[in-house]
Amino acid sequence: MTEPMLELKNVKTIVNPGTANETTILKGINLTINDGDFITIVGTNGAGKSTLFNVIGGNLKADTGQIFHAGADIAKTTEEQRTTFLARVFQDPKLGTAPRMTVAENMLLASKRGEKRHLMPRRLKQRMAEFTKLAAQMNNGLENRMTTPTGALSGGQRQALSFLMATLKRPDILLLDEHTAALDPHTARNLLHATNQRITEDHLTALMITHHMEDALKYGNRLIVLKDGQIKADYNAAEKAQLTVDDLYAYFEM
Ligand SMILES: Nc1ncnc2c1ncn2[C@@H]1O[C@H](COP(=O)(O)OP(=O)(O)OP(=O)(O)O)[C@@H](O)[C@H]1O
Repeated sequence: MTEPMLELKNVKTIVNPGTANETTILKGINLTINDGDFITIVGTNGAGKSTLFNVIGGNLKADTGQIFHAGADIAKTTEEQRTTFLARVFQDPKLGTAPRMTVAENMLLASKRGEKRHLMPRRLKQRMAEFTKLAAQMNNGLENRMTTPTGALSGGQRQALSFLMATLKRPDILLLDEHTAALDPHTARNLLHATNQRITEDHLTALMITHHMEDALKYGNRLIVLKDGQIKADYNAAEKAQLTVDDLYAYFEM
């Protein structure tokens, strides 16, 4: 039997330990993610969604519990070490790209994720056609701005680039942290569509946090409800297909 892509066992995180402000954020998370799972995650503000991503991404250490990637214990590995198999897209379009570098240069950098910088060949010209083709798949004119510094892009183009960079060198695990939340509805829809296409076609393993219940239901093969640092529900594809937006809203009213 193959190992799960990612496994969290009784993960707890405590902030401000030993002080009057000591708070347990994640309260014993058990989660098994299989190869090809596309999981949407919903939950109230402060439920612990971003903290869960921080623990998976390695920017926050779990205080108790275990984390395994393909069967290997990764609890002690750093955020940088995890970039060899994990990529994340944030809500803020300013994060994830280097503003003075062009679109193409950012893509070249992303294609070398996890490799030592000094080994990076300067082969931008050879890869331009490939990068331009990928950019065109985002359906927002990014392919016409390949030599533009990313700081001059629209928020939507910049997020599309962040997504492309995260997926260019196929990650084992892709974390999407409300990556369309800062975009206008049309641009957000466009990026979500492209996101879904890429994840589905490339059979990526992905987790996507969203506050849009319709999107949580529409995309992915699994849906998780996080509340007060705990997983309150974990629906498989068949169960998810029966869920309604009102069913999900009920979790926010309790
Ligand atoms: N470093 C920290 N120190 C103190 N409290 C923290 C820290 N990080 C997170 N928290 C608290 O932990 C709780 C969970 O935060 P988190 O950002 O994970 O929630 P979230 O579900 O992503 O919320 P949102 O939907 O608002 O983004 C919040 O109450 C937050 O204030």
